[in-house]
Amino acid sequence: MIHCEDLVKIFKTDDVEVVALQGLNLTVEQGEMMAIIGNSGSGKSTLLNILGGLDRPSAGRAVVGSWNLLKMTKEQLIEYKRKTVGFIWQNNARNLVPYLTALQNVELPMVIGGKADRAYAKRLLEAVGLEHRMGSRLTQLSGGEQQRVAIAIALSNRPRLVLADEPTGSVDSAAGERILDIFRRLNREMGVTIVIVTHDLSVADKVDRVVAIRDGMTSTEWLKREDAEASPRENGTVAGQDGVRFGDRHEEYVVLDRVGRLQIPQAYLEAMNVTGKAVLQFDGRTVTIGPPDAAPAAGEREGGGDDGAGDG
Ligand SMILES: Nc1ncnc2c1ncn2[C@@H]1O[C@H](COP(=O)(O)OP(=O)(O)OP(=O)(O)O)[C@@H](O)[C@H]1O
Repeated sequence: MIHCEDLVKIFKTDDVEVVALQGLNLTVEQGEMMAIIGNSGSGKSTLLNILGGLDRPSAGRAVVGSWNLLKMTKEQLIEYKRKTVGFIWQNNARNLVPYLTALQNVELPMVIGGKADRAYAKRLLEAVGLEHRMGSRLTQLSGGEQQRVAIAIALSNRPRLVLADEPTGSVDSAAGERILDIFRRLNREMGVTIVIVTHDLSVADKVDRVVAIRDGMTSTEWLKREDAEASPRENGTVAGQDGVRFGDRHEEYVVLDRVGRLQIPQAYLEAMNVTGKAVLQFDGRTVTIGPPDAAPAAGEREGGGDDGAGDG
């Protein structure tokens, strides 16, 4: 569904250039529900805005379905945003018209797209648990309820991909959990691919996969274990590669790019006292990275073919 390769985004202001994405690789399968985490400024929103057609990449490859996001014309971009992708923000005021009812809000994008379908709008509001609030104006709804209207709106044009930027950021944890459960149901029942950008580590339990972005590149990935439902629940705790660990319910992987490059966490480099150069040793199965003084002296080497075993 989504394929990003060596994706670069550079923001240029008068005299500064900010490299927000520096060769990011990411593949998301059709029907997957996944989350992207990362520190502030790591490039999460930049990526989401590119995938949503709100911003253009500077270089690389970004394909969503049959759309090439680097080569689309303005007209194609409008069609892409209308038909393929739905967007949910933390601040749902961007999606909603306060003086319209919940139902009218969900119908609005359909009307704009030329295909009003009241029955489908009602079905969506039922799906997000708002069947009893369809006639309420937005100002009469709580933050969590408004966010659920925003989810229904994002689905109103039957997109194949939904992008959510901090969808649980402005609601309490019970409402947040409910929103994630709704995502999961829509994902399972409608087959919508869902990508969630978040700081909320509890999201990990609700998605198939979590990918961390560090300095504009994907660095670490956690896959939910198949038997996760059976093991005890743990929230994200500080540890692991990106300062995050999800306990026994997830397998953690470092992400390698197409040519074998990977990111080593700064904390590991500092602990090893490695700056510019490191020593790489390969025992036939495992690669070990260490400080230059860990290199075996020439005489100690035993003809093992570790030289040139890829770059780190
Ligand atoms: N329009 C812009 N002009 C210039 N720089 C920008 C622009 N948008 C983002 N940036 C810069 O790009 C980098 C990545 O920003 P981005 O908003 O994608 O990070 P983020 O991971 O979403 O952060 P947060 O979690 O705080 O929302 C930051 O250094 C940011 O200052």
